[in-house]
Amino acid sequence: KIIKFKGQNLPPSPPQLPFLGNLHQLGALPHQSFTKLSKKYGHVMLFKYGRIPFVIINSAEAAKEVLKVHDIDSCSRAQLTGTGKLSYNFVDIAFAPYGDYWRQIRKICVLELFSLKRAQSFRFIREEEVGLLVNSISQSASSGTPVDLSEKIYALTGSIVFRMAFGQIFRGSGLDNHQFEKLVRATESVMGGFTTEECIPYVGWIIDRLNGYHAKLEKTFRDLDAFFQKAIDDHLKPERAMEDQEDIIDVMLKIGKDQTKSGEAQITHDNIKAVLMNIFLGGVDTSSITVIWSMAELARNPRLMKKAQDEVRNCVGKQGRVTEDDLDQLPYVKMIIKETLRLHPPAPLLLARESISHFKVDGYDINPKTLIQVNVWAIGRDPKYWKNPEEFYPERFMDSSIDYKGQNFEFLPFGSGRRVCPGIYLGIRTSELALANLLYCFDWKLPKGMKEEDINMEEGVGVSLNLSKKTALNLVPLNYVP
Ligand code: HEM
Repeated sequence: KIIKFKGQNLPPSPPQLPFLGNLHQLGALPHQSFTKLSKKYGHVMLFKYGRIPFVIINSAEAAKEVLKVHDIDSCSRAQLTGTGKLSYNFVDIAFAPYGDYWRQIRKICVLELFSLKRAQSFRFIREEEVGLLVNSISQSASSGTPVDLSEKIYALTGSIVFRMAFGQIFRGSGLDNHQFEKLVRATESVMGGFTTEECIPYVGWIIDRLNGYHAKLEKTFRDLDAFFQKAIDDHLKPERAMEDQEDIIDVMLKIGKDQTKSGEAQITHDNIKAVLMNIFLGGVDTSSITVIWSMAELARNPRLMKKAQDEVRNCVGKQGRVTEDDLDQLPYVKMIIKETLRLHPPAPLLLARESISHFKVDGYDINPKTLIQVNVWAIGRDPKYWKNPEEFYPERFMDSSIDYKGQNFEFLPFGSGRRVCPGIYLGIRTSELALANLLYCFDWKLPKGMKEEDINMEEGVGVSLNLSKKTALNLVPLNYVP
């Protein structure tokens, strides 16, 4: 039973089953189930995942109350088995509960790792890796065969984050980014959600043992830890100092060393590993999903594709590649990325927050230790805020001040408030640069016999719980000669 204190007005709940609570109503795509249920139960709903109380927010007004008015009351995270293990007992940013530790690490990372200056220092990595992607697609373009864009784009964002984090050290050492990609996938699958025991005590413990969850979690942790440790050890070798380009491990080791000198709280190796884990889980899939959905939407809509290509080609001329200097002259490309994030937010329910103290939303009581999810997918498609919401129409952002930085509550792909994504600039830059180059360098045709309306736009929630396109996007590239 949901605990209700005397006189409280709790949000409405759909009927619950014993032990399971509302688990049976979530379906494979919970954000869609919540959207349907909110038509009946309202914009603020209370659910139970087994024994865990969950509030789902489905309107911009209620989202503002949670993320802005009551940001401080609601900005913690639940301490779960999977996230605890892989975050070295919550010494990361994304899963650390609210408190002094989180404030400190978030501040350090925002100033040192996610600053504009740092993000710009990685510009050459983004440009080089996008160049390699274009070269590899060019080969298919000369043979007229379809390319699996989903796979190529995931490999691109994976390589970019890999090089930002580790530098070049693994090149040729046998430990490469493709091997690491597999490890990231395995991590995502055990990180995902709750263990059965967290939802259903006692019985759940047996289920977790039988299905091997704990063994898989331990193995993934060991593999990931060994990889990170090797990367750190390599960075500590004296010859490393010769390399001029600082990567994320260099920066964090340096902060740790400076702090030891000044006697402040230290950044330990566990901190570094936990933050690296966040950067991989937060940065790879999200950016690649954005580019894949953008390309799928444009392939379905040749008018928009042509308009975008004209913009990029007119701006870039015969230069051969789009560089980051060009991006500010590409307003339509920017609008396409925004429109993609409105219809296909990679994290449709953000990352669950946990309430710290009691507060009210829309007149309903929210008790401490309640998990809160904001359904930004539903809000981005709500006709109350968006005209023809189901239509992919980038022009809606023309002459509009609405952006994704967390101040417009009808559009929150990166969240808002204290926990807002610190990687916005990195994610957007990577997505815009990749998309602009795909539009500039190639014309895109559908595989033989396929029509625009045949492109499968179904959503799938992959192992990472991010909202991806269910099936791979295959398109035929033709080389464009400027
Ligand atoms: C299109 C790309 C991206 C999207 C859509 C995205 C989305 C999000 C969302 C929705 C959250 C949760 C916000 C909340 O709890 O309210 C988040 C948190 C986070 N993201 Fe991103 N993200 C992207 C790219 C990145 C990149 C490139 C990085 C790092 C390199 C990154 C690192 C993080 C971290 C560390 C957090 C946790 C922040 C905290 O809890 O304090 N993200 N992101």
